[in-house]
Amino acid sequence: MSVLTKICGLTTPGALDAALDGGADFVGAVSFPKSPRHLELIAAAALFERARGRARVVAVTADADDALLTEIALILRPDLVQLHGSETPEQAARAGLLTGAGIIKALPVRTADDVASAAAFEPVVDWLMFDAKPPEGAALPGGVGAAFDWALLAGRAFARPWFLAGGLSPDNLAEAVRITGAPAVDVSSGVESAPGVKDPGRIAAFLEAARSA
Ligand SMILES: O=C(O)c1ccccc1NCC(=O)[C@H](O)[C@H](O)COP(=O)(O)O
Repeated sequence: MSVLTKICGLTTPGALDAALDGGADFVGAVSFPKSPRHLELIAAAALFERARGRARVVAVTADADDALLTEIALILRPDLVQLHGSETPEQAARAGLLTGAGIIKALPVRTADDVASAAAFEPVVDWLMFDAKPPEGAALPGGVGAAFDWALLAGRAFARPWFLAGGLSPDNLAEAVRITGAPAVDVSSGVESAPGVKDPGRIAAFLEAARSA
């Protein structure tokens, strides 16, 4: 069995090519100015043009207002928009209408109740993403390299396809998929050599691990 893969926070042609050549199914551009992975939309549009038709392009943002969502749709033209903030189901539905893109809703997980919050989003989004709740005071809502208790997802079924995210790496991917049964996985920090600096070798290793997971 193999899982679908998303490599997030790509900022350079070399890293994006490593993801595309390694067979990533989704590639993510972060639009969140506090992030070391942030790209201006015009730069992201130029960079991600090479991904069209090879992988699905995901615009990753958090608590974006209508104006930013509209700019993302017009300039980057992503296949999917990933909402990684505290968006409500109503806001997620609105984001889908505004952008015309598919919606991934990221849910911060620490407890079983956090997993249960997926139910409210299932009718209005295309994908769910279960990611670790960032540590108290963290500057970013995602991309912090923290994992949660994967057993919370064991044996669970959802009405939408879903990603497992949070602290994944080439070394722990197989175990994470074995425990959770995730159909898709997402990674950022675990394929970096420093915050925001993707390592093409680790991207290749992650994608190889996903093929045999
Ligand atoms: O990665 C960021 O900098 C980021 C900033 C703002 C919102 C979301 C962000 N990343 C979301 C992702 O999809 C990450 O890949 C996900 O949180 C997993 O990150 P990691 O634990 O570092 O693998």
